[in-house]
Amino acid sequence: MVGPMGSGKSTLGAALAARLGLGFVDVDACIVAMAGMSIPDIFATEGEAGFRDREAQALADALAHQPAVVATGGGAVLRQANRDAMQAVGCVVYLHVSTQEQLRRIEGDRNRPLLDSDAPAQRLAELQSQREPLYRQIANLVIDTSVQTPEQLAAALVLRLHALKDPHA
Ligand SMILES: Nc1ncnc2c1ncn2[C@@H]1O[C@H](COP(=O)(O)OP(=O)(O)OP(=O)(O)O)[C@@H](O)[C@H]1O
Ligand SMILES: O=C(O)C1=C[C@@H](O)[C@@H](O)[C@H](O)C1
Ligand SMILES: [Mg+2]
Repeated sequence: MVGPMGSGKSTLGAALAARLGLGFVDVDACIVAMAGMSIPDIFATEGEAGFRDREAQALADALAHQPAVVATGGGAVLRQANRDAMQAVGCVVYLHVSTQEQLRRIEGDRNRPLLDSDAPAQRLAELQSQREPLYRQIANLVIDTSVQTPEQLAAALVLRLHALKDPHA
């Protein structure tokens, strides 16, 4: 699962894994567990570059244990090596969300250091304009998460994944 902060990668990823009977790995959670620090603390002590190194390692580890549903962090697509690894291993799902709904979901969440800004809506729009082409470039499926619940979305995704695998069924 790829997409911006608040698109629902962690939430929908877990719901999808349950429906598919697969394991679920949240790369952000793996980074926190391996570092023994919160994401804001990693950013504060090691900078974004240090976080991205940890993210690349945690993503590679997660992708080595397939099949599973993997929720990535919003910036995992920034590195070419990460994009190549995701495309090589499986089906990449881009979770699209409107900026308005994204902001409603994550405004005030102190666990997302890139949102620590006086103008969070503008910050989210900037990140999205930089990253959306990358999300779309590697996606096998795109789903808009702005309106439906995670369970509705997971059910729709199961059908779309089956159709992708067996288009004539
Ligand atoms: N379809 C949805 N409808 C309503 N709320 C949702 C939906 N999906 C997720 N949320 C809520 O939005 C918030 C952010 O969701 P989540 O943590 O899954 O996003 P994320 O894409 O994993 O973000 P990040 O990139 O920061 O890890 C959570 O509070 C979650 O409950
Ligand atoms: O959009 C981003 O770059 C990020 C999203 C989160 O999932 C975390 O990976 C971290 O806060 C960075
Ligand atoms: Mg997440």
